Amino acid sequence: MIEVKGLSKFYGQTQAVDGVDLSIGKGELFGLLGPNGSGKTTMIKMLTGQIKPTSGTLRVHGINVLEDPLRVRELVGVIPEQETPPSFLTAEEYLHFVAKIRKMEHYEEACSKWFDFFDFADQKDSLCKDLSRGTRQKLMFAQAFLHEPELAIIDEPLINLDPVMQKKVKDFLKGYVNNGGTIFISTHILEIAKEICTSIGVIYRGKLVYTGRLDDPGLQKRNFEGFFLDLVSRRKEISNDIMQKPTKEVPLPV
Ligand SMILES: Nc1ncnc2c1ncn2[C@@H]1O[C@H](COP(=O)(O)OP(=O)(O)OP(=O)(O)O)[C@@H](O)[C@H]1O
Repeated sequence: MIEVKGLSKFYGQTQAVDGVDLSIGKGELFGLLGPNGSGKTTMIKMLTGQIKPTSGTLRVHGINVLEDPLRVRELVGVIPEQETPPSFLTAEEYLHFVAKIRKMEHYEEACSKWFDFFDFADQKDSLCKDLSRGTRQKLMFAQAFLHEPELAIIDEPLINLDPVMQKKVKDFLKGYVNNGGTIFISTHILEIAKEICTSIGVIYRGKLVYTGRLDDPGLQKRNFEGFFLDLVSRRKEISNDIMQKPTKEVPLPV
């Protein structure tokens, strides 16, 4: 579903993503983990054709994103970071608008289902600008899954949601992949990844420093938070080390 090779991105002098290779198959719930500023959002922006990589190739749904970013956006459900629905539409108008762009037929029922799922049907006639942050996030979630995409890419899926809604969304995401969907999320909340993901990647200073399955016995045996912190903090030492001895091989933490 996602094939990335040698992907790099510079913003001016800042290298946000550095030579990432990544392959994610159908039916995976993949979590991209990393500390603040490690390159997660930049990865998502490149995967969804919002920005162009400096170098490397990427195919999403079998489509070369650089050649046909619009086709990728047609097929894939996306929740970009901190994106909010347009302030001048009501919640329902917004979902109807998205459904029309997605060329859906008989979309009223599909939209109503989402208002019921997130328990905010009473606010469907409110202008988006008057919705709470959490409710706007619910709406963003609904627009991403309205056309039941085979692949959804979500930056921080549970941001702004209360614990009840978080549980609903986590169950929904798990069910979605069990039914054959594929989901890519980014998060810096380890608990979320541990609870719902089937596989993870850890990005640190733009480099993908770990990928593996959550059910990997080696990972299962370890304290997940400790593993992540080791990976990231040991990398800090390693990168200092590299600066002193540039030829040294970089071992992955075990
Ligand atoms: N538009 C931009 N112009 C310049 N630098 C940028 C831009 N966007 C991101 N960066 C830089 O690229 C690096 C990676 O940022 P990115 O937003 O991808 O990280 P992130 O892992 O999503 O962080 P967070 O968890 O804090 O959202 C950071 O050093 C950031 O400052």
